[in-house]
Amino acid sequence: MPLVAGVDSSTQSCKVVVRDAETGALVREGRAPHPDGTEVDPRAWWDALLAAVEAAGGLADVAAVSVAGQQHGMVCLDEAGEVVRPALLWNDTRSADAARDLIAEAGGGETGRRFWADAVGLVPVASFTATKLRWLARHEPERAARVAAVCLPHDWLTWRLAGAPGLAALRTDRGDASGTGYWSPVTGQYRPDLLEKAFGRVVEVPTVLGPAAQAGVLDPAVLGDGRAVPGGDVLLGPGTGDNAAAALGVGAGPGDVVVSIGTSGTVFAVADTPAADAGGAVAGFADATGRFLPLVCTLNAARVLDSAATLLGVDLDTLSDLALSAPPGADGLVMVPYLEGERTPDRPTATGAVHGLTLRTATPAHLARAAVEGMLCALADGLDALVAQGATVERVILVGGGARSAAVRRIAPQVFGRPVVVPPPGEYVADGAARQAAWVALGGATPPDWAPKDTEEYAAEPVPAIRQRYAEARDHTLDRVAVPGE
Ligand SMILES: Nc1ncnc2c1ncn2[C@@H]1O[C@H](COP(=O)(O)OP(=O)(O)O)[C@@H](O)[C@H]1O
Ligand SMILES: O=C(CO)[C@@H](O)[C@H](O)COP(=O)(O)O
Repeated sequence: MPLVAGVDSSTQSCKVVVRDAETGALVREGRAPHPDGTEVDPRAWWDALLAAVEAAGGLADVAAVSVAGQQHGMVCLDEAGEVVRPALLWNDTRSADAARDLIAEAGGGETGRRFWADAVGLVPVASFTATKLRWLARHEPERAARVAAVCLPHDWLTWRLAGAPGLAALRTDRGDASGTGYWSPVTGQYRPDLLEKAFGRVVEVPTVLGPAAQAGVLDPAVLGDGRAVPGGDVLLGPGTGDNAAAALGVGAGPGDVVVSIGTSGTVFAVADTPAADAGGAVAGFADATGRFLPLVCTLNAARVLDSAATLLGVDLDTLSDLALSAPPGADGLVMVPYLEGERTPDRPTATGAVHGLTLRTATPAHLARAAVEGMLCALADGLDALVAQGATVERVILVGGGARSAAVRRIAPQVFGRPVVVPPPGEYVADGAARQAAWVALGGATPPDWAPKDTEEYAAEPVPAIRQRYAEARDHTLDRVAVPGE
């Protein structure tokens, strides 16, 4: 019974699962929190990974481990492999002007957007690594001058697990490389010209591995107690971005659209052909199996619910009960959920708003319902964008921390206009990473078949009025004001 481990180093926490490589049965798991903020010292992720590994009973008995991580975060290393500055995360919007500049320099407007979509499958927005590099070059030239290599959160963690053996040993995979803005999912090659356009010069980038290739072996010393690994080397998988890992974790197939409600809200499908949406809503990522992963991402998902609960002074279960006690459409109360600005639509400086307040709608239940509906409406817009790019939707699979909310599960079919299926609460990103590790350990042309999860289906009469009202409200927002210390 070989064991494998999967790591999910996501925005809010690090989770580790240890599973049976052949059956996928869960053997043990652990987790540790990440610091808040959109700028984080990668060493905090390393500490969390070690803590989560320890909570999961260690890695000494596993055959292979793979790391999945939040996408796009800019991890800059100097010649000695030291971190140059805290990483800017996918939800850090300070590079919004840099994104606009990169589009303008490629011809501007539709021409500039089409250039980027055709070149690397995505139109620059603040989330993508290329725009963060441009921001660094412009705003912190001294730090920029020290950068010898740039990689992503999961690349850096995999490299640390290998013992940080020099910059040339950095490895990544197609899924995460496709979120940088300087790697083409169509050709499978880096675009050093675009890296240079963004940063002013070319620096070392990780080698892009195939889906089940080995990224190295675990350095036993990183486990801290110098213990020898009994069955020989622990193999390191290539890892991938967290959304590509979730697709692998839920076993998404043709006709499946996954909606993940974590810190980000994502809507994505596994596809045989790459997407190149010059409109910019759909990012044409690669997946973790050799195919593609067209994906829409919002910056505001589970934390909209967290914030609504804080605002109302209740816990998340009570928020859910409150939301379900209000009528569909919340009698016209609408929350536009741009609490962190927004990426889809591209409104990095926008703030959230509540519209439709009356004496009748000024209740905790209405506000709770409006928060759930507003968050889901933004994702429903994403689902439409995915369909417009050719996705077929036979099944919508709901995952992520937000899917633990009964209100989300029950209101989603009203907003999406179709049933949703929900696998049991679990860590599907870490599971996907573990499945990749099993593929690396066992070999074969495809990932091992693990038993499909029992899913629960939630169906409800669609309520189109919810989205109509949201469409009236979503463009009415104020911009962020500067807050000292923010
Ligand atoms: N029962 C629940 N109802 C609503 N939200 C929940 C519930 N349980 C967890 N969450 C939320 O899920 C989020 C974490 O989800 P997760 O998918 O782990 O995020 P990430 O991968 O971005 O770190 C948190 O914001 C948390 O409050
Ligand atoms: O930026 C994206 C996808 O393009 C995000 O989905 C990040 O990958 C963060 O994921 P979570 O931590 O929210 O799961």
